[in-house]
Amino acid sequence: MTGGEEIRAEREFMALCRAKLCRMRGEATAMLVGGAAEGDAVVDKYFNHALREFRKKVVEDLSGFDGAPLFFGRLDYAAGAVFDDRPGKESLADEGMAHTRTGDSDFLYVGRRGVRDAEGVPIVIDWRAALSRAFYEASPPEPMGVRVRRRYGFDRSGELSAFEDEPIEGAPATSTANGLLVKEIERPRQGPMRDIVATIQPEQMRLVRAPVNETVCIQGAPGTGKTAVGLHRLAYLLFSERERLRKDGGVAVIGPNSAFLAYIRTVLPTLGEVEVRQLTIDDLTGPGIEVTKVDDPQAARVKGGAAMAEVLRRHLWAQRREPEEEAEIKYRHRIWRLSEQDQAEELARVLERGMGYGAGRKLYAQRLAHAVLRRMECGSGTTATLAELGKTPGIRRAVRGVWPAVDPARLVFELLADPGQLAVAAAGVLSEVDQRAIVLAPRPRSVRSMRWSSLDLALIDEVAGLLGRPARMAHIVLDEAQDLSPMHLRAVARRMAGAGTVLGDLAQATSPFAVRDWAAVLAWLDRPDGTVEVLDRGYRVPAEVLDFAARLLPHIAPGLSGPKSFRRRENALRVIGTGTPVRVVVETCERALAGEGSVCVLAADEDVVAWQRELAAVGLPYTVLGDDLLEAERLTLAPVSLAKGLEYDTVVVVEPARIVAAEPHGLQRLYVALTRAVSSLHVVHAEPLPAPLRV
Ligand SMILES: Nc1ncnc2c1ncn2[C@@H]1O[C@H](COP(=O)(O)OP(=O)(O)OP(=O)(O)O)[C@@H](O)[C@H]1O
Repeated sequence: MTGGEEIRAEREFMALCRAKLCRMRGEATAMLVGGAAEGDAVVDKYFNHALREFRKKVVEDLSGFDGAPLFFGRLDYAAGAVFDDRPGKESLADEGMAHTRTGDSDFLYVGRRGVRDAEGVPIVIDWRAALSRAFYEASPPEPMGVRVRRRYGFDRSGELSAFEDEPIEGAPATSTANGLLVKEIERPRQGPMRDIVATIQPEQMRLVRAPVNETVCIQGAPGTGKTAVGLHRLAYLLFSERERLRKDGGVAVIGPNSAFLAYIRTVLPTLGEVEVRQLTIDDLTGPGIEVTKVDDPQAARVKGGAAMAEVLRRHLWAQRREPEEEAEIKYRHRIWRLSEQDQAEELARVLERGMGYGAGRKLYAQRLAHAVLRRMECGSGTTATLAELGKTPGIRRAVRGVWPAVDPARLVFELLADPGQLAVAAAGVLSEVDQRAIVLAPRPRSVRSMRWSSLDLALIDEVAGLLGRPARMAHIVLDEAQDLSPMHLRAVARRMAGAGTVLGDLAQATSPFAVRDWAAVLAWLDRPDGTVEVLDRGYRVPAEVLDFAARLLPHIAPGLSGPKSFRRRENALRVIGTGTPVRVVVETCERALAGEGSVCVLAADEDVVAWQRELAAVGLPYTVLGDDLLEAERLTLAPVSLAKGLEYDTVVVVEPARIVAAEPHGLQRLYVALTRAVSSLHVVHAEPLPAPLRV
């Protein structure tokens, strides 16, 4: 067959697969609507409900692929190596079989979803199935029975338009068939992140398929695919362990901010996974509380440090007092009394059990009620119950006086607003200087007028965790973890029921409270056995740009070796010193916008307003990247502090020296900015470049 004929044949097969998927969905929908195999409406109510839910899920799983290519690769095996049966003349399955079996070969098609023929015979294999492993892992030294690996290319409308064959069995060890991979990486970006299921590389796939019980921490240079690997690992785990994960609390991705979440939001749904929670760390620790403040570096270092856990614990327990008055409990016109001594005895019983504050308080209330009940029974007998007694104003007052209920936000507010209370709770734990760094000045009038920082939310969550355990999740993917404080990590640990996937790059750590050591991060997460893996092949950033950014590495992360870029690209880097930066930036943007793909101007946060004016003055349509919004225009103006995890085809970084000067970890921030470009990076400056870049 010629190349053209092959493409025609493959397109026909794609159309056939689409028809089969439609049929599968049609059958599942009919069973759902018709209630096939459901039992009696009353007797089998619960069974029927479970069956309907299951079928709804099947229909959902088979939906959403109408426009998407149903397969992206094919493996060529010797005939009989995969399938035992061959097409027969009258078999209904022949159409599918004819494509997947020839006299010489068995072809295994790999796609986002498994597709079956009318007789249930698989014609496309889900990328997560065991059979698909060879698609990602077969290589000339280890061919796994594969003769040729084929990857497909698609045009803008999603139509199959090209393929690339990579000989495996008997081929020389160094394969160069990566044209489609490079094309896929360089395909102009617009909107959210895409899945990489068709081109996951072996070093990435190994991590995607890590066992469900293994916590994996991935240290990776910019653009090595950490985020992509984390998301695909979740999809893989849901495929292989869906019921277990659902039963154990479901799964979640935690990212640094909502711009980042908006960027990754569609990856899992395109892989068919719609049940994954996607949260920022602040959504996790302070749902419903808005973060409106950034702590200064000194306060952040103290608030983020694990010593705060002890300070909060002491402050919480300081709320508990000794009984100081007799308790008077009125029940049905009679009054019962518990002396201070009686209450102190009950209190001692509870305290000796070493329970948490919340659970201890509940037990204390129960014990007081029980003490009253015992007296009632010794007297005239009673029909009162413990629950009724627990609700009487007398018991409530007695509990309140000794073991008050606590509102976590108010408790944190009171601690930070009152130097006296802080001094007591922090004695021997925080130095006076550290205490001064976190005391609120000026003191807000009330908890309502308090402005909260991200770290305040972590403190509130710590207190809430002392009152009762939050709901746990079976697997958490924690992205940009290099920036989290011990207090943030403790909040995540409280919610981890199983293993996790921790992603980050120590060279991109910009927060003053970052832990900067993966073993310590894993320890704070209570997963000290987690393995640290390194990804060092960068897919996003062209070699010239990555080498330029890597000049900063000895200054920001001396222990890390420089990343290697997967691809070279002509003229990917321009460094322009100029007296007229505005003109250069505008011209660069205009030139980039004349081509394809996304463009982003990255500036120091405090310069963004000035750049807004400049861009508006020349009439260039642009969108400012905020917390909640992804670029609506092709040109984005972004403060560097929000750039983490994002990428654009063309990036213009303006005034690197101002980015560096803006914060203590300015060089790390600059490293993030310089590594966002897929095609070209333009560095525009009027001020001298930071010294490490000048070499
Ligand atoms: N195997 C692959 N095939 C195609 N594209 C890939 C592959 N691996 C990574 N990429 C692409 O490279 C880019 C960077 O990936 P990703 O954002 O996951 O990297 P990262 O390591 O999280 O980067 P950062 O540290 O900057 O956040 C993305 O566009 C991703 O789609």
